[in-house]
Amino acid sequence: MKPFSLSVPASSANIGPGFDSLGLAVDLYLTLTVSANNTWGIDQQSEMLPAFNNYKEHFIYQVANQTAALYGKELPACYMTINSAIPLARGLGSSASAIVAGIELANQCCQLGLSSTEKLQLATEREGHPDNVAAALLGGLVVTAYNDDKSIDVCKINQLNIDILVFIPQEELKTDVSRQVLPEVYSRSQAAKAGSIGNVFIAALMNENYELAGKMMEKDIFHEPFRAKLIAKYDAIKRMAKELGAYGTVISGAGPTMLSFFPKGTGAAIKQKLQNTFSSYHIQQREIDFTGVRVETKLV
Ligand SMILES: Nc1ncnc2c1ncn2[C@@H]1O[C@H](COP(=O)(O)OP(=O)(O)OP(=O)(O)O)[C@@H](O)[C@H]1O
Ligand SMILES: N[C@@H](CCO)C(=O)O
Repeated sequence: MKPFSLSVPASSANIGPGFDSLGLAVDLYLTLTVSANNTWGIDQQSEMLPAFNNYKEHFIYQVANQTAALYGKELPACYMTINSAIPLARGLGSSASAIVAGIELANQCCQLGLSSTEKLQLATEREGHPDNVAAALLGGLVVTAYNDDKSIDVCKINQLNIDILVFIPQEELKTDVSRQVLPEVYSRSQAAKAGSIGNVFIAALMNENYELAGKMMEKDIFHEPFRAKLIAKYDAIKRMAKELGAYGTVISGAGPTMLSFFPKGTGAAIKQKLQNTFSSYHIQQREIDFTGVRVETKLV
């Protein structure tokens, strides 16, 4: 096996009304450098990554091992260096990036020749919904549907002329905890209204009508009203971002990170003003990653 490296972007799911459907890939990365070895070795170079005692406990190894086994293969022993700039349990798709990395690790090590569709299928089954994993795999803004037969339909939007700010707090919020506050059922009128808001949101983005898109972003009724109470400065961030010109501000994924869309070219100056007010948050301007997972075999 030739040495290789792979990188997987972070992602922000939902973007307001697209609960479990929309995902936006952003330029924070999980990276793995992998070479064949006599025994397994995992060297984590980021303090943000979760501790482990034995390689068999490592989440990425487990996903890779399970993927290889599904295709009747055994994962060969590797030495793997892992780095990450994606904060854990903050709503930036860290688990989705780790799952995509595990599947790609098995794909490369065992020469499985998996297609994007197969990778998306495997990753969605592991994550439970396709929004983050589709963005991590494909890049851009993905619009997905997870069908009753477990197949996934996906469209990728590559044209977004906006600046993006993310507000990352110190505190973690696990996705399973943040899903517990959501209703099990919605009435027909709520579901119809929520669906129509999502439809107008995507149509407005396609028309580059960002004012309308921003208005729709902030009208979600699937999850934001129930999760707002889990985020300390939810209302204050939305209000100030709007005053400074944001099209719209939403919870990123299951939270607690928030994400704003701003007119192109305005993000950098506005970021500083917001950072001064919300000093407990780490506010970053991020770019959209339009590529998704990357594999590089020409290592120096
Ligand atoms: N690189 C990684 N290596 C090992 N485990 C990871 C890695 N990244 C994430 N995880 C696991 O995933 C957990 C976080 O997943 P969770 O779904 O709660 O949040 P998230 O994916 O960061 O946010 P969201 O799904 O809202 O975007 C971590 O606590 C850790 O157990
Ligand atoms: N769509 C998911 C994203 C986080 O995994 C949620 O909002 O719970």
